[in-house]
Amino acid sequence: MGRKIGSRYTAHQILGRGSAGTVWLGEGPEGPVAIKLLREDLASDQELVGRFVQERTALLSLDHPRVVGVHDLVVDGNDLALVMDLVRGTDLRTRLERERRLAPEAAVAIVADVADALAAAHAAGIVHRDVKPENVLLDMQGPLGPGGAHPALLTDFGVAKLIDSPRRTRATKIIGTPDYLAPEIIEGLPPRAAVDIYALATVLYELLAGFTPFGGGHPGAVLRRHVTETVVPLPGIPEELWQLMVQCLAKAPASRLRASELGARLREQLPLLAGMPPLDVDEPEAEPAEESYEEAAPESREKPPRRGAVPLVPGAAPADANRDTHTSMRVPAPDELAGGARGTARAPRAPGAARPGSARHRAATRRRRITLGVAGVALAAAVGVGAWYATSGDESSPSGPSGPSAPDNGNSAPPVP
Ligand SMILES: Nc1ncnc2c1ncn2[C@@H]1O[C@H](COP(=O)(O)OP(=O)(O)OP(=O)(O)O)[C@@H](O)[C@H]1O
Repeated sequence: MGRKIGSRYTAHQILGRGSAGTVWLGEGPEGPVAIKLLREDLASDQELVGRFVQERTALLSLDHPRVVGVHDLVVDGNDLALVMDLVRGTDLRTRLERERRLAPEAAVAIVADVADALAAAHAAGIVHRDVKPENVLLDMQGPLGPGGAHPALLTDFGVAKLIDSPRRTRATKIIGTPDYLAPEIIEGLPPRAAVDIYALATVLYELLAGFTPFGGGHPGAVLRRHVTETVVPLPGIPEELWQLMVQCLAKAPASRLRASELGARLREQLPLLAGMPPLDVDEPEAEPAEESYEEAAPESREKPPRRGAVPLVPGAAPADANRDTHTSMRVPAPDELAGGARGTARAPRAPGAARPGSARHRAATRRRRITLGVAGVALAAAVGVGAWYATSGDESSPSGPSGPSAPDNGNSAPPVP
């Protein structure tokens, strides 16, 4: 037995939870599927319903082996569900949490797969806008690739959008996950394909180092570092690979590689990386700002973060509020970016240097709390760079069924520059 979803699908078992709903292992007329079911209490939330429709719309125009395909959108009573390809495996965040750091060959092979997925999306005129390890699924039933990496697939196009039309020049709201946000988004420019490249290079850095280059501490500090700080080299990383990463983390979007080129260049590196162990990088020291932030959010200290909990959505149950996810913030003014939040790009500690007690656990906790913090800060109308959370403007909001940039079928979309 299972739960019926519309007339054609049955949901059997929970695979995971995201911010807006639950993903089920299900069965359809063509066999096993993954069914992403919007939470019932959110069915009246127009933005989230729009996000579901957006995901289906974006993916209708994409048919690529490295993109999780969408089969159907089911509307049945209170149920709104997205029926997707079933990926039997795990997400990249889970693997990273388990292994702490990946060997360069496996990390590069996974990221090259995602670059291929992005190349297809960009060619269809779609910017993903939320590239992060949570949105990369590893197909454990697929063939083993370089470094023992399983094929990686990009998913969660819920905030993806078609490239802005020319008349819409400046975004008023930031959509994304702070650690992976390209500087130009923070500066208010409309998201172009290069934002996905920046996010993907951040993911590669994270897979190799165990932490993101500009994350840590207050969310305002994270945003400011993206704009002002230079990425700190990882000890022991092959020079060519490092140069590739530096290019893709360039502040100027035009300096970054295109997705297709990034995929090809990464694959060229693979033979050189064969057999190389994970880099000997230790985590940066904990940010003092985090401690003071935690002081301001005692309720988040009481509950350890749970994977699968749900965050920044209106009406989310409090117990779900620890999940790291995309969020929306107001674009900060230039003077806000210039000062305020402290902190520098996180420099890896030298191997052998004193190691703070449970830094890894604290880093994972911090990553989640940063996002939660943005909401918390918004609610409290806190002062300074942390108060950027949006209460107005929706130029960059996910396009709902009637959103101005929602594609009808995506086929007419121009390639993304
Ligand atoms: N097509 C799929 N096949 C198998 N498992 C999936 C599939 N899609 C999602 N999952 C599982 O369900 C979990 C939740 O996915 P979902 O896309 O809803 O949320 P998320 O990306 O983790 O978070 P958010 O939506 O808040 O950004 C994933 O982490 C993954 O483990």
